[in-house]
Amino acid sequence: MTDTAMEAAALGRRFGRDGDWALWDCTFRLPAGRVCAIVGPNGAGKSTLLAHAAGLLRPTEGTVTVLGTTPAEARERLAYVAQDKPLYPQLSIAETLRMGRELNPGRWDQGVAERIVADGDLDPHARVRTLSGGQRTRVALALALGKRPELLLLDEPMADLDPLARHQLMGVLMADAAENGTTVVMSSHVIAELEDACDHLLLIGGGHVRLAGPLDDLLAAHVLVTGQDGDLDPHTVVESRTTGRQLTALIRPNGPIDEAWQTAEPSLEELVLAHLRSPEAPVLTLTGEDEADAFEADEQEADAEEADAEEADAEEADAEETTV
Ligand SMILES: Nc1ncnc2c1ncn2[C@@H]1O[C@H](COP(=O)(O)OP(=O)(O)OP(=O)(O)O)[C@@H](O)[C@H]1O
Repeated sequence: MTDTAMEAAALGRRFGRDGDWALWDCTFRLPAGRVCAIVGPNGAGKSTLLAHAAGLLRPTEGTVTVLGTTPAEARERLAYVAQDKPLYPQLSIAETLRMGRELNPGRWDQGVAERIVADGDLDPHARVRTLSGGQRTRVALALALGKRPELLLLDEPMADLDPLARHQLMGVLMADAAENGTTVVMSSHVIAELEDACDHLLLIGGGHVRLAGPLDDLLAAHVLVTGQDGDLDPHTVVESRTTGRQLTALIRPNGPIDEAWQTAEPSLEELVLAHLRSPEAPVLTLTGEDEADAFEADEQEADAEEADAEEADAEEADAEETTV
C-alpha cells in the first residue's frame, strides 16, 4: 500500500492540437488517507484533473499516478463520480446496485450501498430515469462507496443535493474515510462545506496549481492583517483591500510582522477568496513534511518566474491595489 494517493508531475492537457491548455505544469502530491478539496473558478481545470486521475483522459504532457500506479491499473481500486453522474436510466436502483456488485467481485459492500439509498427514502424498484438530480447523486454515491474504493474521486458531488441530504451524505463520506482510510478528492464551489470536512487543499486557477498542501499548514502560512497604515515589506502580499482608511491584506509573512498591524489567522473562505481575486499571487505548495523547504522553494520559484517576466514590481503594486 502506497502512502501517496495521487501525484502529478508537470501534468499538462490541451483539448485539440491548437486548443488552450486546460491544465499546464501541474505538480503536486496528495498523501493517502486525506480528504482533499479541489477548488477553483469555473473552467479552472478541476474536472479535467479528476478525469485524468480516473483514467478517462490522457495527459498531453507530464504524468499522473494514483495509488502508486497508472490510473488504468488502479481502476478497480478507485471510484469516480463525474459531475453529470452517468447512470443507466432504464435500470432500477436495485438493478444498479446489482450491477455494482457484479462489476466489483470481492470488493463490493452491499450494506453500505443499500444504507445510502435507504437514507434517502428511495424505493429500490424505482427506475433511475424517474429520479430527481439529487436522488441520482445519492445512487451514484451509493455505487461509488459500495465499491469500497481506496481512492474516491468526486466532481462537485453535493451540487444538486438539498442541505439536509448534503449534510447527511457528507457525514457518510467522512465516516467512511475515517473508518476505512479512504482517500477522498472532491471538487466543490461551496467552501463552507469543505472547512470541517477537508484536511488537504488544492486550489487550481487557469489550469495551474496555485495552492497545495495540508489545510492547517496553508492557513498557518498566511496572516490576515488589518490597520490604517504600515509597511507590508518584506512580506508576500496575496491580496490587499482598502476600505476608507482601513487596509486589510492577506499576506505570507517573511519575518516578524510590524506591530502596527492587527493580525488574525484567515478562515478557509478568506484564504480561497483572496487567491481567487488575485490570480497573480505567487504559487505556494506545502508538502506537510518539510514546510520550510517547500515554502522557500516555492517562493524562489515564484521569484524566478516574476524576474523572468520582469514584472516583480508591477505585480506587487497590482496586488497592493487590488480592491474588491
Ligand atoms: N472536452 C473538452 N473539449 C474542449 N475543451 C474542454 C473540454 N473539457 C474541458 N475543456 C476546457 O478545459 C478547461 C477546464 O475545464 P474543466 O471542466 O476542467 O473546468 P472546471 O474547473 O471543472 O470548471 P467548473 O467549475 O465550471 O466545473 C475549460 O476552459 C474548458 O472549456
